[in-house]
Amino acid sequence: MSGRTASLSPPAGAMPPVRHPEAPAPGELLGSHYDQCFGCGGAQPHGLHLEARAGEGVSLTAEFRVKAAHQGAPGLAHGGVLATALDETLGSLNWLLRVIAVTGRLETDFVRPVPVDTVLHLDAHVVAVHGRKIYSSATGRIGGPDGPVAVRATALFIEVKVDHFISHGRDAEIKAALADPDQQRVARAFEVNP
Ligand SMILES: CCCCCCCCCCCC(=O)SCCNC(=O)CCNC(=O)[C@H](O)C(C)(C)COP(=O)(O)OP(=O)(O)OC[C@H]1O[C@@H](n2cnc3c(N)ncnc32)[C@H](O)[C@@H]1OP(=O)(O)O
Repeated sequence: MSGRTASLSPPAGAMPPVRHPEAPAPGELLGSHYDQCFGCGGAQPHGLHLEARAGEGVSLTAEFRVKAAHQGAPGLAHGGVLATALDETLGSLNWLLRVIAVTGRLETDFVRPVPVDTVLHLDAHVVAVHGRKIYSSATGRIGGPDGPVAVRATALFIEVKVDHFISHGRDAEIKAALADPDQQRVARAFEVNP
């Protein structure tokens, strides 16, 4: 981490986030960025199947039902799975900016245990943007959208180009994604970002 700040607080000079003019309207489902994604992919049998909806500004809400396959302790969600749900929710915010970004840093507070079959109600917003760095924050509640807080996270996402995935991803999946019209549509939507 030499030369890097561990802080998740935006530095002086960071700007408020700007919602992309073509971002989905508040209440609209965002959809999955990749059908095999462990967080949001509908075709991923082991995944969380998290569904996110656009909110006002650069914010969103998301829901994820904890399944038996997500246990750590008996009957309780694994902390890493909850961190994944937070990561996915925070990552989805970048769609509202029309910026492709990957998680650089994620800090999670586990406030109360989350039993299997519970719906985790997440809300997230981008706090600020500084160059390629996107600072965001999320909260997960149980028992309803206004229920008690179970998890919280703050994160730093770093903007990348589509080439990031093409250079680093395994060939088979990259080739399949490049040949998939739905995936091409997602990539094109990012490319129109001014
Ligand atoms: C088609 C649609 C698909 C859409 C696909 C969307 C996928 C979303 C998936 C869900 C989210 C995930 O799981 S993403 C998967 C998990 N994350 C990853 O795999 C990322 C792995 N890490 C990397 O590839 C790299 O480290 C990067 C890209 C993050 C940064 O490398 P880089 O591009 O060379 O940039 P670099 O110069 O190092 O850093 C740029 C600035 O960010 C800061 N910075 C970078 N990393 C960190 C860090 N960990 N902690 C603090 N600060 C950091 C630097 O200090 C610098 O600040 P300054 O000097 O400018 O101030």
